[in-house]
Amino acid sequence: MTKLSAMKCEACQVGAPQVTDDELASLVSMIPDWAVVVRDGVMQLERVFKFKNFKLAMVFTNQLAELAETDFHHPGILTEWGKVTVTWWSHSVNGLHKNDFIMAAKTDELLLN
Ligand SMILES: C[C@H](O)[C@H](O)[C@H]1CNC2=NC(N)=NC(=O)C2=N1
Repeated sequence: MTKLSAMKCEACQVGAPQVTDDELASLVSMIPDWAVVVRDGVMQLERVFKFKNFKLAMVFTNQLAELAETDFHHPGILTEWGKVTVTWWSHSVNGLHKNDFIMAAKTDELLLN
């Protein structure tokens, strides 16, 4: 099976289906460092990345911005001194789409740079 980070996001149409419960269980197991959270009724993926200082947090933030623009799928980002909270969900489906799991896996790979 192709690993998530090697997959390409599909163009996400308004009204496209959210992941099913079975898909959710399977996909979540592939990104063990991420939590599933529900905010304002919207299911999202969230992970906090820790850094030594604000400058390194910003470097990661900018790498993530590049990734989002390349794949044209964008996260929520909270950048603070020493940490960056990244949240993925699909606005078009108002919840989780496979694209969000692909992008979470690609986010993790930014740490390998
Ligand atoms: C117009 C719409 O915002 C665009 O098609 C893209 C941009 N980036 C996106 N990012 C995310 N997370 N969800 C979307 O539905 C989405 N849509």
